[in-house]
Amino acid sequence: MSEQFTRREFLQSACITMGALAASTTGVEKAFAASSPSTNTSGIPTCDVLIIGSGAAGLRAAVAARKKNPKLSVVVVSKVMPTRSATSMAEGGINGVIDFSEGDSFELHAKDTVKGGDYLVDQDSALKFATYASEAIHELDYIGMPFSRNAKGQVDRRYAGGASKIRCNFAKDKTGQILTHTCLDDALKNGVKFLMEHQMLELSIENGNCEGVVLRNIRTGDIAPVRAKSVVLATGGYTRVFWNRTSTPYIATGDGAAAVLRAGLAFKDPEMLQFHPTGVCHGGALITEAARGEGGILLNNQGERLMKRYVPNKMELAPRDIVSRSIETEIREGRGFGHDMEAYVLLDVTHLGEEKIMRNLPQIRHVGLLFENIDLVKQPIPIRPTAHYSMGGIHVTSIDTMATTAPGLFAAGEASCVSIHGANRLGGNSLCDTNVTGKIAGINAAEYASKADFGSGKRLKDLTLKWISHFKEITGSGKGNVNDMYALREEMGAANWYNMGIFRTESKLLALADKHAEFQARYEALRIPNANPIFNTAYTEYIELGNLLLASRAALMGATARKESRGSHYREDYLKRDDANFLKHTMVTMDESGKMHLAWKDVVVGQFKIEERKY
Ligand SMILES: Cc1cc2nc3c(=O)[nH]c(=O)nc-3n(C[C@H](O)[C@H](O)[C@H](O)COP(=O)(O)OP(=O)(O)OC[C@H]3O[C@@H](n4cnc5c(N)ncnc54)[C@H](O)[C@@H]3O)c2cc1C
Repeated sequence: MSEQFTRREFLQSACITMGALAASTTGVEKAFAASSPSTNTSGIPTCDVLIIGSGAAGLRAAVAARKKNPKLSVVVVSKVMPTRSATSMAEGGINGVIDFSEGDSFELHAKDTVKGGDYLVDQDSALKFATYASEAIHELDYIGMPFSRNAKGQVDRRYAGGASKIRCNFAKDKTGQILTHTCLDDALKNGVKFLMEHQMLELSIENGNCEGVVLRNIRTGDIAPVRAKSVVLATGGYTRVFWNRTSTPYIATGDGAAAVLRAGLAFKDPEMLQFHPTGVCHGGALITEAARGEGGILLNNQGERLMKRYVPNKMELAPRDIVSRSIETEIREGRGFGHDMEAYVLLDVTHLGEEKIMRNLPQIRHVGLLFENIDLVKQPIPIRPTAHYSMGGIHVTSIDTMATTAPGLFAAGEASCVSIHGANRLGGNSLCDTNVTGKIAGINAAEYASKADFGSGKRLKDLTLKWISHFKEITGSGKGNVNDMYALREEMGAANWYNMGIFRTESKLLALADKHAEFQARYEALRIPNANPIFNTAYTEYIELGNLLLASRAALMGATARKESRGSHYREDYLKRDDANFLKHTMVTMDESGKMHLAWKDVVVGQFKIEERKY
């Protein structure tokens, strides 16, 4: 690349507009173009493989699709730039066995994953995942990811919670940011095109097949369909259901899960939401598990290492669900500091020394200064659990394809659920999930697109017109107050946190159901006073809030039906895990009237014996 040609210019050259997508002109499309001036094209824009999401899952899917068939047009759509996804925020590292000299193996990685997930893991998925995870690390290394290196020049590794061996590969504590840049470079190099600042509003499933999506250009407000032979949903998680106490980015609004619900497909294990032990006290931004992996300790108000009371064998490196409950129990029993939402315990890394912190954990020092005004080189930092990860997601039928039940539709990364993480994800297992499942989804989407034809576009047309009218209806009256929307979002987050958070009971869940009904009614009555389509961020957030309310309802349905405690789903009224009745996935669907239904699907059990989870 010429020195005059900057990276920004390179990225800009890969960014296209919907009008630049090849437009075919069948009768239906001509009629549609005439009826919808906002498509700006003579027909419906098309591409072969359309990927929604520019986190690691979307980027790896795009590259894999291009490599599988370089003749295919592959387009990545995203609400935000790739550097603003959850992937970019990942800190601690990416799991994958690359050193077998100390007895580690793919089987051990899979076993830890199954146990960590409290046996709600499909064991066939976990075994393949562990094998491909190792390959993913080598691939990232090969395409130039600047991992931290040990004295021998090998990719450096640290312990992550719930791991029996050291296999969390890292790049300082900025693994996600560095991975994002590496994967973005690779996507640009492989001819992937980008539609940035476009919001997927809806999926179109016609006669059971996926035929494309309705997109909204956030900058211009244009709402238009894009037909694709195959679509990959890599839209991330839905942890923003706990709006004001989460470590995740603002884009984590469950748009993919909500789209599949509206399309009549299944949302699997929605109640399985992870709480990470160490969010900063104010707001919940993350202090990575790597802080404990490097030797950080958790202290209560007696100055005791609190984990001694709960998991003396693993201490701070027990799985996240257990550490989070331990911290909350300390706070409940009066051994924490502060009160209410400001209650906390301490994470102490001071004994690691400045040199080690600056070498391996520089970002969390920055986070500590930014959010708590505390230099954790010099003093312990107040922390409390924060909502962090969605184990539940779009149901895919097999890790071999990452296909959903609708032909032409695939899912990957945190948006998907192929049951690798079960009821509790292990630290470091998500970044490799995005690489593994993204690649598989991309290959299979490309294979499908190489043989399939475009759908008719009829339903896509109807849906697009519906959304154009929707924008007018919600914004056209000049009435409403955006503050009502923001207040509703805050209330939803708090209600979900208190009633469906770390400790759940029947009575709290039933009370939450009433709240959800009230929230839904208030949502439907909301209006946005600004009718200007250009950068109407209030409308963007309005759509996201609708998706969060759907995801909240689905999660509540699963949490109420699952009368047991398993992993991050902890029912104080059913303290024990109940394999006889609940070694099953919850499968939530929604009918056209908006009513949700629940079914069960057996967990795939393999070589790992189902037993009590002990550490
Ligand atoms: C602070 C933090 C630290 C973490 N640390 C680690 C770690 O150390 N190790 C680890 O393994 N995991 C870690 N994780 C988890 C991990 O980063 C994520 O689970 C993973 O990166 C998710 O990747 P993804 O590609 O599936 O989704 P994301 O990276 O969340 O990307 C989702 C994409 O979908 C797009 N999108 C969503 N909805 C729409 C829509 N309607 N229209 C268009 N585009 C849409 C978004 O714009 C975004 O580009 C961490 C997470 C956080 C938040």
